Amino acid sequence: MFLENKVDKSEKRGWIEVITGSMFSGKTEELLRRLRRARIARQRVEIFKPLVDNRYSEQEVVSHDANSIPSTPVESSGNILLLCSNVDVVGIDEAQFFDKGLNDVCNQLANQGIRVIVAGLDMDFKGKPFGPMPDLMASAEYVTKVHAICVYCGDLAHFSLRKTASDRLVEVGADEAYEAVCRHCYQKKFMKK
Ligand SMILES: Nc1ncnc2c1ncn2[C@@H]1O[C@H](COP(=O)(O)OP(=O)(O)O)[C@@H](O)[C@H]1O
Ligand SMILES: Cc1cn([C@H]2C[C@H](O)[C@@H](COP(=O)(O)O)O2)c(=O)[nH]c1=O
Ligand SMILES: [Zn+2]
Repeated sequence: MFLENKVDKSEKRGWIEVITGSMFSGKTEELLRRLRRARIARQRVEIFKPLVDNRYSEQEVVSHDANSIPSTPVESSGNILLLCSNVDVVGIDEAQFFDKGLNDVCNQLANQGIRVIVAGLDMDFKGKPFGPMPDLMASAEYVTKVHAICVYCGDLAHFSLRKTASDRLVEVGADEAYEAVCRHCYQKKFMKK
């Protein structure tokens, strides 16, 4: 379980945390947990998500278990910088959908003394690194890799298998369009397509 750094009230020090893994692995649940704890500690929290993520809600960050928290949908990573005055903690969900500038934005925020918590998919449905996630994982002080359960064999799942015929990188969806699978089952199912 991830435990926060102690907050030093005399000197504001920032850092970057990344929560990553396949779909259904609990990234959003873990992001919500950390953000709620920050609020309990009376820290000023701002939460962002990309405009394209309208899966469960336009405005909120929502987990597959229907837990939610209000957020600000933004079109590009640059908007986040403009909306972050007077904050202690910034949370960003579905980071894989942002532009490559997100890594620079997160570093600028952390350098200003802000704790930045980013959640996103490490890989797309083809098993390739997704958007700004590899750069963020390199920059982050803390990377937490979470796992779903393979719907075929019950092992730890590491891949997001797309069930539809679409070849587009971005296809917003949930269990009607994706399933969490382990490496073994991904090889069998994806290669068969
Ligand atoms: N194959 C699966 N493995 C694990 N959890 C699953 C699976 N399918 C659905 N879930 C549900 O998804 C929840 C995690 O949701 P969420 O935090 O939104 O995941 P993520 O953001 O990583 O997609 C779990 O607590 C569980 O109830
Ligand atoms: C693998 C993959 C996923 N997506 C989309 C599908 C969902 O809308 C999000 C991931 O959400 P989650 O919170 O991690 O469950 O990403 C996509 O557009 N392209 C892909 O290859
Ligand atoms: Zn499996």
